[in-house]
Amino acid sequence: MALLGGHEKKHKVTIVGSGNWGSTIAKIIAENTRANKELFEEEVQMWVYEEDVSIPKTSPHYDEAVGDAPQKLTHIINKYHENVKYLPGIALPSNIVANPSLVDAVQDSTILIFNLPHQFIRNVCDQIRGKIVPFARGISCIKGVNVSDEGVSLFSEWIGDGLNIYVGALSGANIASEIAAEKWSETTIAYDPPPMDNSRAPTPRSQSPNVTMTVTEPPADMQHRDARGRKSKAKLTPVPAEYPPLDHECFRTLFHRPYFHVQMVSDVAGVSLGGALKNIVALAAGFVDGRGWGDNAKAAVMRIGLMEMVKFGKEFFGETVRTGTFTESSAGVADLITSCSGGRNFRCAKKAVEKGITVDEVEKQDLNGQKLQGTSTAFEVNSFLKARGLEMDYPLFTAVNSILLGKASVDDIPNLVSETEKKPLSIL
Ligand SMILES: NC(=O)C1=CN([C@@H]2O[C@H](COP(=O)(O)OP(=O)(O)OC[C@H]3O[C@@H](n4cnc5c(N)ncnc54)[C@H](O)[C@@H]3O)[C@@H](O)[C@H]2O)C=CC1
Ligand SMILES: O=C(CO)COP(=O)(O)O
Repeated sequence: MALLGGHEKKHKVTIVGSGNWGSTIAKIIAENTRANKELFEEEVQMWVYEEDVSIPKTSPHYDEAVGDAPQKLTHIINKYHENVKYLPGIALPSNIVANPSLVDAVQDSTILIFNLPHQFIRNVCDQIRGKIVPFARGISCIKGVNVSDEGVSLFSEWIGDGLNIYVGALSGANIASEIAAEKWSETTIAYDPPPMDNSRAPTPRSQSPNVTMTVTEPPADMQHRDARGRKSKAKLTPVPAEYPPLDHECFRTLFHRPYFHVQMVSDVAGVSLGGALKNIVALAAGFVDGRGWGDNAKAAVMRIGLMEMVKFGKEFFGETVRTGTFTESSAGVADLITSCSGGRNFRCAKKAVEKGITVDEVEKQDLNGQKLQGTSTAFEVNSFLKARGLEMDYPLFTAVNSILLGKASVDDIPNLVSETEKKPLSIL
């Protein structure tokens, strides 16, 4: 029987990750699958890295009979519809199912949303390779870049190549706690669908509609190209015609809420790099603020940081990266501003300078298991630049890494970035 949208099957969605942002995105998606039952299965799977958690006495879910005894986080989420550890105080829709089994959570899902700290993604992909629907499509909400001996790559593409699926990227000025409280914000989703998916018109019935279908090779001219314009390593399987097309319209419907406005674009590299690199700049903003230098110094590091972000994109991802993604979209300058105002990287760097301790120590003391991405991104980007003799071309990124390693102090920042005054970077 054909469904309302003219398609016989609906998309099933899994969120891979359940931290502060993972749980917030799960909330948004579960609200939208409930509101668009003709396109999506209402139930949303959320993979939870299982841990034992005690419900604090201050929580309305505290049970005298259980007391402080640790309980499984998945049990707590499914019983009380709240992630008391990573998103406390926010009611989650009851159609979210917290699942401790990664393989079970992704099984049969045609849309996979990757939303976890970037240091854990490799292990996750290793576990699900070959166990997902071959024609699944993904969105990465991860803010970080993948640096290996071969060079630097986007997590969206690295996940896609590893799992043999197409993966786009979501990034924006998106402090999770504000969005979870339904305060208005914008985001950018970059999705550059393979030509085989890029159609709204229903195509004739496929012979192989379900997950056990034979993996078919796309025609050579349908081979997807990556963000650098090279042929993608992933051999994509077309989405069967029984399903609604997985295009901009479908992803906008899945993510857009009255309090979370979505702009769809095609610049996956620009969106991903904006989200990753602004975390290095946010650490710099925290350092100068913690030093008591005020708003002028913060504006200076934001300006220089933005220039280095665009330069990095152009230098290593080529002209396919749009300068406008950095200067006009939520994933660019807006994310830079919000992250340098109230993000975790900013706050931890600021406190580290104020208390005279390391950023890692503040992260452990203050974040209750949440993870900073800026410290590891600063290190990874630096090792990539150093291997190419390019550290001095990115003086702010390099200064942040040197401060994190204790090789420079915040007082050194003005001198370290002064080269940019003699030879200004231009993004035009
Ligand atoms: N929190 C925020 O405001 C925003 C975060 N992001 C990005 O979203 C991504 C995910 O961040 P959050 O959800 O905030 O995570 P988080 O900072 O809350 O991290 C904790 C998560 O990591 C999981 N975890 C701990 N050890 C693990 C392991 N060994 N294997 C797998 N998972 C493990 C925990 O269960 C928990 O779900 C990051 O790249 C972050 O930069 C993007 C926009 C906003
Ligand atoms: O990405 C974010 C806001 O858009 C959150 O940044 P932090 O990880 O520094 O909190």
